[in-house]
Amino acid sequence: MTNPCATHPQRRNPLDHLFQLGWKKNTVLFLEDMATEPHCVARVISVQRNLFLVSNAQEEWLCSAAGKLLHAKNADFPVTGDWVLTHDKHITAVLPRQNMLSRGEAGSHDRHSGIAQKTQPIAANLDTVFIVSGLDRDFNLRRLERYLTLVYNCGINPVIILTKADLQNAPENFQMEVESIAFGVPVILCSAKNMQGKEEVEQYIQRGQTVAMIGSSGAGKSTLANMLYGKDIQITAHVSESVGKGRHATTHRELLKMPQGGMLIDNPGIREIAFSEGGEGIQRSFEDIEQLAEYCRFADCTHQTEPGCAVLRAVQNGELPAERLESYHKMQRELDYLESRSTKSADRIEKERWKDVALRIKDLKRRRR
Ligand SMILES: Nc1nc2c(ncn2[C@@H]2O[C@H](COP(=O)(O)OP(=O)(O)OP(=O)(O)O)[C@@H](O)[C@H]2O)c(=O)[nH]1
Ligand SMILES: [Zn+2]
Repeated sequence: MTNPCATHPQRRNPLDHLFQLGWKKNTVLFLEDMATEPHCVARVISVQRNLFLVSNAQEEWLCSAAGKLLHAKNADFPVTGDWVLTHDKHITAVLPRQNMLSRGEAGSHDRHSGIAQKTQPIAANLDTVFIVSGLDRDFNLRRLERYLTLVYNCGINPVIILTKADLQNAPENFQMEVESIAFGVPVILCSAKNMQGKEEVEQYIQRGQTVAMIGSSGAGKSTLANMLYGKDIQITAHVSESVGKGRHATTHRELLKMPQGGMLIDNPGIREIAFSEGGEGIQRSFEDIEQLAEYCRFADCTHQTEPGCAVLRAVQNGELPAERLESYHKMQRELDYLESRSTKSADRIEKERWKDVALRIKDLKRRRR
């Protein structure tokens, strides 16, 4: 295969086909007049060390990252779900991200605080994150709280999927229990045994939507993906194309095009849930505590030892489980720490990214003249 962009040079709206891959109208801007350029826009389907499988909805091809990106800081390295500019089988720029699901890297924890020191990006540009939890030994409200906060912190909408509903006589009780800690978050009961929940879940994977799944190993993510897909998903992409010095590569597909029209990202199980950045997540996942806090005597009450604390009173009355408050305090400590550590806001990173993309396009146009 030669230049994949050269195949469709005369399209009326050259980015039309990208909508199938989840391209959003509001991210088009000045990129629309560029698809006839040798740089073209593609989405990252999977990442394997420094090899990227990308797609423009018509073709898939392998790219390596331009040197500049390879040496860039962690945050600039292309991840699954990223929109990128490619040129001669090189990714030259990562387009600004709508959002990024990331977490603290396993094994990078500070010995004293227990807080992750490094961020591990999981996926970019998501509309929804499915938090998958099995109704077996995997079920754990405190863990779900952490997942919710993690997803909210990244500015993405969570949906909780309780799999293996067939293992319980009254799965609705679990659903209600989860609803009581996840205010306004859809909680869907699913079973691969009898296709329960399939239609409810399908509304989130319609055309243009991108969804990632997170949950512990064995939670039932792959089984759920297969149920939605209708058959076992073939995740190995045999891209028989020479890369670099005549190397042929086989890679995994992480971003899956679903028959419902949307894209689903399956990631290796997240066994450890550490936060990677400060954000508003905790206020949203602990709305009950936030509401109670309005009645605390002091506006800056930390709900630990203060007199007149409405939150502590609720624990004493049995209205609020003590473990939930404990979980809140623990997350608050982690997030406070991260906030104090972050030096550069996400906004600034995205602004710089736009500048970089604009420069790259300008440079390209100049060279063509
Ligand atoms: N009874 C029942 N078992 C299920 C259901 N869904 C998944 N399982 C079983 O749970 C086990 C784990 O399911 P997987 O889909 O492999 O879990 P996973 O989340 O993809 O696990 P990782 O790949 O390790 O992240 C398998 O033995 C499945 O057969 C279900 O709806 N009902
Ligand atoms: Zn208080």
